[in-house]
Amino acid sequence: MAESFDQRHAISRRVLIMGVSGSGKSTIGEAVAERIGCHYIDGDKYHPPENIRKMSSGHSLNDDDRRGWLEELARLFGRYREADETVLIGCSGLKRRYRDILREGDPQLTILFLKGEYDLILQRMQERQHFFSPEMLTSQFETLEAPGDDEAIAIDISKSFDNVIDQCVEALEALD
Ligand SMILES: Nc1ncnc2c1ncn2[C@@H]1O[C@H](COP(=O)(O)OP(=O)(O)OP(=O)(O)O)[C@@H](O)[C@H]1O
Ligand SMILES: O=C(O)[C@H](O)[C@@H](O)[C@H](O)[C@H](O)CO
Repeated sequence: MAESFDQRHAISRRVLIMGVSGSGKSTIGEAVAERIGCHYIDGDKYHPPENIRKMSSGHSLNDDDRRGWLEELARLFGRYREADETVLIGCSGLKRRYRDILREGDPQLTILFLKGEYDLILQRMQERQHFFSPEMLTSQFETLEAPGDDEAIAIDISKSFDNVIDQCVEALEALD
């Protein structure tokens, strides 16, 4: 079996892969975790049913809807930190405040920001089958407080799948 990230590195990492809906968190996150050898957790799986119902009926979530969900993901990061294990979690993490909640699980959270233009992401969303309707992408961009270089590593998602995965893997492997 291939070596895991934790076998190759002195320090384990809690990694958030973030971006608006359709930016590639699930597909890219899963592939990156497989490549570096760590667990991948899809944050969407932790939404309470009422959040999924709300989004499925075409309504965007608000701060109150997201709070409990973010706290749950922060607890997950915390568990991996206590176990000293690397994990990659996909979660939109749109506002700085949301990322602050996630950082309660690990103040040293590593963040990969899947960065792309509205038109490109809209096109990708229109080509997939998903409960989150492309019409809600505007609200995702309105809510997004894009992290700067001091907070996250920006990944250019306009490139091919393989290139985007490579950018993420290289960024993570360059850590200690
Ligand atoms: N680099 C890429 N090139 C082409 N297509 C891509 C690329 N990255 C992602 N996609 C496609 O874009 C779509 C959106 O990706 P994905 O579902 O992983 O996004 P997401 O951020 O997890 O979305 P959500 O938050 O709504 O679950 C998928 O159909 C995926 O296959
Ligand atoms: O914060 C949010 O608005 C939500 O997390 C959305 O981003 C959805 O979870 C996801 O994108 C749908 O799959």
